[in-house]
Amino acid sequence: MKEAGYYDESITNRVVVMVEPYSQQKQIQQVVYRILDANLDRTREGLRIIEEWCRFGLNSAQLAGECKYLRQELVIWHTEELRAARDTPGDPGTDLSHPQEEQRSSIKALLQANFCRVEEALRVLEEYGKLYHPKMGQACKQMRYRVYSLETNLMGYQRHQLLRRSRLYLVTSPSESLLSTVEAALKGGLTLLQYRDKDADDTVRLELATKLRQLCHTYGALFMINDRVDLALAVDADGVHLGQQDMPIAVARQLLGPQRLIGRSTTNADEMQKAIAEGADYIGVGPVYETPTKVGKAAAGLEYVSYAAQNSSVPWFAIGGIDANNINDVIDAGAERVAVVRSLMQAEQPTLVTQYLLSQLNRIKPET
Ligand SMILES: Cc1ncc(COP(=O)(O)OP(=O)(O)O)c(N)n1
Ligand SMILES: Cc1nc(C(=O)O)sc1CCOP(=O)(O)O
Ligand SMILES: [Mg+2]
Repeated sequence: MKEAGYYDESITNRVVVMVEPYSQQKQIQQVVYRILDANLDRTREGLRIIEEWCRFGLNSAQLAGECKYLRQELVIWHTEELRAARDTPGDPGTDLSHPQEEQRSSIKALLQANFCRVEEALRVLEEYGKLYHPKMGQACKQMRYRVYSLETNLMGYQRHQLLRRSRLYLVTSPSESLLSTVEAALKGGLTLLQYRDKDADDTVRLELATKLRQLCHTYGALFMINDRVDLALAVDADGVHLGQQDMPIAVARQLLGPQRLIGRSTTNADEMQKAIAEGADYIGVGPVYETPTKVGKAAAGLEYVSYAAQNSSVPWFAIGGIDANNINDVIDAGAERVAVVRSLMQAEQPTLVTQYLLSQLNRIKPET
C-alpha cells in the first residue's frame, strides 16, 4: 500500500494527501485487504457458478474455458496477506441476503444474477485494488470487460441452443385469454413463442409483450416479436420475426446486435437461400396448407417442406394450417419443427395439445 503523507504528483507537488498515524494506516490497510479478499472470493464463486452451466448445461468447452481462465487470473491476485485479513465471524455482511437470492425463476435469471455479482465485485476490486498494487486496478478492469463479452456470448449461445431444441413454435393471435392460453402451452412444454397482433395499439402491444416476455422467461422459453424491431428492443425480447415485406435482415441485425434472433418467412427456394445468405437464424417454411390466419397466401405445399428438409442449413419451422390431424403428414415430408396459430390459440386444452404435438415431433429424432 502507498505510504502516509505522499505527494500526489498528478495534481500538484505541493498537495500532501491525508497523513494518518501509523496505527490508523495499518487499520485502513486491513480493511482494504478484507474488501479485496471478500470480492476476490465473490468473483470466483460467481464465475464458478456460470462455468458449471457452460460446461454441463451448454457443453461448451470454449465458454467454460473462458470462465476457468478468468478464475485462474484472479488466483494470482489472491495473495496470502489478503487471505490472512479475512475475518468471517466479524463480517456483518455474511447474514445479509436479498429475498431474490433465495429464489431464481430460471437459469437465465440465475446466470444474470451471477454475472451482475461478478461484474460488481470486479468493479470493487478495480477501485480498491489500486490501493494495493499499481497493476491490480488495470487487471481487474480488463477482466470486467472480458466478463461483459462472456455474458453477451453466453446469452447469445443460450438463445441459439434453445432455438435449435425448440420443436414447436406458438405464434399468437389476439385473444381475451391470451396470457392463460400461452401459460397453458408453456406448461405443456412449449419453448418458443411469438407475439403477433397486426391491429392492436402500441400501448396494448407494449403491455402484452411485456407480460408475455415475463411469462416466457419464467418458464425458460424464448420470446419473439412479430414484425416490430422497436417493440422487440423495448421489451428486451429474444428476437424478431420478419416477413418478406418487413424490414431487411441487415437493418434489423444492426439494430438488434449479433446475439438476438432473427427469423424470416419463406415460401420458395429463392427466398430460403436469400434469407440464409442474409443471416436469418431460422426460417418459416409455408404456408404448408392454405389457412384463414393468413388469407390470400397460396399454399407452398408439402413439396416445399421436403425441399427445406434437404436444403436448409438453419433451423426451420413448417407453418400454415398445421394441426393435430395433419402434423404427421408434415413430419413425413421432412419437418422436425412446426409453428402453429389456431391449433393452440383455439384449443380447449392448450396444455394437452402442446403435449400431443411435441410428442409427435419428438418421435422423429431425440433432441439435439
Ligand atoms: C414462424 C413464422 N413464420 C412465418 C410468419 C409469417 O410472417 P409474415 O410473412 O411477415 O406475416 P405476418 O405474420 O407478419 O402476418 C410468422 N409470423 N412466423
Ligand atoms: C402467420 C403465418 N405465416 C405463414 C407463412 O406461411 O408465412 S402461415 C401463417 C398462419 C399460420 O396460422 P395457422 O396455424 O392458424 O394456420
Ligand atoms: Mg410480418
